[in-house]
Amino acid sequence: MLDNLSSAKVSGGWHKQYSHIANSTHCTMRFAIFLPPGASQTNKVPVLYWLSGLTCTDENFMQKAGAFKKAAELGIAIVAPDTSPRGDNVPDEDSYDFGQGAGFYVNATQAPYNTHYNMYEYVVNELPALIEQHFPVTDKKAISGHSMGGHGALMIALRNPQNYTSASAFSPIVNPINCPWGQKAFSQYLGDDKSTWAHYDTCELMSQANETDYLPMRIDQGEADNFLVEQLKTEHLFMQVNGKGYPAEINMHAGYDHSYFFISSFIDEHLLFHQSYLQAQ
Ligand SMILES: CC(=O)Oc1ccc2c(C)cc(=O)oc2c1
Repeated sequence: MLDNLSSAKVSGGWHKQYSHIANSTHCTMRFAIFLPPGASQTNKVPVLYWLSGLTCTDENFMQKAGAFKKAAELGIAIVAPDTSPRGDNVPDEDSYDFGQGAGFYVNATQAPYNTHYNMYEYVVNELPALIEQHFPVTDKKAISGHSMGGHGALMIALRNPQNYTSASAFSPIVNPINCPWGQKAFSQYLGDDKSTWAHYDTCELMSQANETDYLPMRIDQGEADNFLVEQLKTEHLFMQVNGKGYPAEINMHAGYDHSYFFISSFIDEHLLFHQSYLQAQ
């Protein structure tokens, strides 16, 4: 059962927000969807899933990325979930990088987080099934995201290459097991056994990927991003991509920071990148 929270016409299509009770996170979840003009039961469209970063909700990308005009032109729906479970019964911490707004797209194994913090299951399985049941979309999916959401998008694509045509990210956390944000989140969501952390780490997953599972990827990173050296560690991804010959294009951009100014500058290129794979076959 979906509750429609808002509807607005934009770029000839529709932006809508919904809430629903989710089985995976045991709480009410919100998501936003953009449906391009002409999407209907007789003209189903593919979907780009967008995963947002720390402190964000279903709203940041939709309001700030400037993606609607190009998505409308290309006939791509966009679905943006929230970044964590939320609510009075959901364990939280008074910090921007852990708890509500910082689910890290894992299935938590540690109490008290393991009841609600199952964003991996929500994004990989529950949400796409719901979207395909209720909206005029095909089962063709691409995935993208920013920062913590860039980690989520690349990690989920590497673990489920059969589900997606392509993956991309802006300013992703590519090696969370080796950076302070990831270590803080994974130690509390997943516990002390670091072998379980590797299942959620893009660099680790890429190092183990079989060539038959390779997926086209595009990563864009600002060189003036204050988080680049300590948290994002793009150079670790460069090493994996070059070592394996993984089909990932990494573009560095002089002067750009970690903000949505950067995302809005290159979102059209990401949509065109995904379109070329979503339309194939
Ligand atoms: C709207 C916006 O700017 O979102 C935003 C700001 C900062 C961050 C940081 C520092 C990390 C992250 O994962 O996401 C993120 C998103």
